[in-house]
Amino acid sequence: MDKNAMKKMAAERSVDFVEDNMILGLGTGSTVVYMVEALAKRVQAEHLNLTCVCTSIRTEEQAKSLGIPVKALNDVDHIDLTIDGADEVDANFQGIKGGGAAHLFEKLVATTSTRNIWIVDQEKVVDTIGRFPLPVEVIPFGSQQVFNKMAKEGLNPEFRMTADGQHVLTDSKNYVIDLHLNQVQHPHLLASWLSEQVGVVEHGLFLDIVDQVVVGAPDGVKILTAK
Ligand SMILES: O=C[C@H](O)[C@H](O)[C@H](O)COP(=O)(O)O
Repeated sequence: MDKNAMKKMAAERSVDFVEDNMILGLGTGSTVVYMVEALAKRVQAEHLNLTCVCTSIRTEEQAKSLGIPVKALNDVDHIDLTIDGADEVDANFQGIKGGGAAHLFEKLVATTSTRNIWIVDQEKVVDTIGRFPLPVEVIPFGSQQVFNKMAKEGLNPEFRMTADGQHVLTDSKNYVIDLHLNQVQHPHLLASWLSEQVGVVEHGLFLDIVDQVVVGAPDGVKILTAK
């Protein structure tokens, strides 16, 4: 089955968890695009009264264009539920995000949210995270020094570049360094090391954050719940 079809299945199922009057976090990425479309249909059909907080300019533009009410993270006092995509998730519900360079805003919204649901296709459910390059957002100033430290640590860093050779910029105008690790055996240790590095704004290890994962698979949608 096509990967996008599996993403769409998971995305469409996930909006069943949305209830009237919720303050809802909306993630970022190709799976979230399907979710926002499905959410807009529910909002319209059921006249749901929702307040949505977006994790990127892209998602905000899509939500607004479909008539979904949007507020800034600073303007809400809590978030009931956030639905987001992910790049990888393991059996312990530890994950990697940031393939779309949105992990800083995503982590802020996720850690404000009472509940977090991820929507993925089955290929993203892995035994050990790390095959997907781990994104790290860094400020441009001195980023080469941060890169060098990562290289010395054996983390195989690579600046994320556009096709025409420019640095990919996050919504905060920072750079992204992708770490080619193959596998992350000790995610909490790596997360601590990365957080300690001056110049690192946020890394894409999302540890102990997600509550449920909605997985699109050829034989249907599976809902995994954290122990
Ligand atoms: O920065 C982007 C996000 O973390 C996405 O949620 C993640 O990369 C998954 O994206 P997609 O749904 O496009 O595979």
